[in-house]
Amino acid sequence: MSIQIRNLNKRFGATVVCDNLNLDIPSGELVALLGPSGSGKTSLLRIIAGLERPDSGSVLFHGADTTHDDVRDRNVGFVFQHYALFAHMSIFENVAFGLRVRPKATRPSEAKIREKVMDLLKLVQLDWIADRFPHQLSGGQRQRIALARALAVEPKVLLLDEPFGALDAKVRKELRRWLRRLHDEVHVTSVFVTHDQDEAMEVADRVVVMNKGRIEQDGTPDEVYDRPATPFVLQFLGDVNLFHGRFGHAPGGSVEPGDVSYVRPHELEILAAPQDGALPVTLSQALTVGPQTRIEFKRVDDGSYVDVEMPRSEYNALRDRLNLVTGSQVHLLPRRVTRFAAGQNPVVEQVDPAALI
Ligand SMILES: Nc1ncnc2c1ncn2[C@@H]1O[C@H](COP(=O)(O)OP(=O)(O)OP(=O)(O)O)[C@@H](O)[C@H]1O
Repeated sequence: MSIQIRNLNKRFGATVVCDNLNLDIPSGELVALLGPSGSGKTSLLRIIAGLERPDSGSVLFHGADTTHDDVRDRNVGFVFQHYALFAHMSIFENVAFGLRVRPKATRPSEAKIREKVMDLLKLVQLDWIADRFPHQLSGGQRQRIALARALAVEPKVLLLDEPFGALDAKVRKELRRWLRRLHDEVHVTSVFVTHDQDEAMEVADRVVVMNKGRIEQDGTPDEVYDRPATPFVLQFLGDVNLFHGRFGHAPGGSVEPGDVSYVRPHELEILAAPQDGALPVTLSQALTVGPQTRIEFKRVDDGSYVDVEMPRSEYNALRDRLNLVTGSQVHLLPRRVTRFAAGQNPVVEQVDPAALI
């Protein structure tokens, strides 16, 4: 079931939460709505679900306008961050619930319900706890059951709102991989809301980056990361250093007022000697966390800070080779620069590695 969003507008008082949104979600895709708190992700999801009415615009399911359909007629499945399971029902009964409440005419037989529920519990790898009650499960297990329950009614669309938001970092990581594998098996068109860029990049086929009720960019994880359409997208998808004007081996042309160059910390080379396009800096501090070292440098020209990141072993070798200590002067040369010229589309400048030797 594909989803089309057309000229969708929604505001709460003075707050615009959907600002003329247009979006196409192909059938069977797993799409992440990614953005900071208050960017309108949940509102868009609730409008797709039919839990909220837009002020104008439409939501189409496979070309059919559902904007005014009741939530019960849309056949969507939900998983919310705090969508608690029914505490007084066993896990089996929680998953069976959506099938049992169907009108008699469409309700499956008891044998069919049992078969379906056990299949779903196997799918979420929790068939061994069918007889337990929700309070006997961990948070991660409860969310897997919530997902099995949502899938029981064979929804045309699955909507997930920060499904792993309440779980600790390690369980979150496990569950997002698990969700990806699950989606590869069931292929139901799924939209999930997250403010965590790693989660979006790792799980989704496509990432929709939202900001202030607008879609800043919509693309595959690689597209939004490698070719960010706006400075907002670039900054939201990871740490980045900002340089006013041009930086690096930019091909000719004059610097326009408002030109801004961005370089990610792992895209900077540390050189002992000055080189054309390199920036003189002094070493301020180096911090190692796990396998990565983050080195903070201070610019000689204006005293502002620039971050560089590299594998710990690489940094240790470089430090020994160049005798780096706090205050040492070196030069930073970008391997890759994303430049946003004032009022124009972004330009990505990839530096020829040969130029770095
Ligand atoms: N029912 C409502 N009444 C009034 N304002 C609302 C309502 N729902 C949402 N808002 C406001 O709309 C804005 C967008 O909210 P929304 O929940 O869609 O954003 P979000 O990107 O999902 O944020 P979060 O990650 O914090 O949930 C927020 O400023 C919020 O306070």
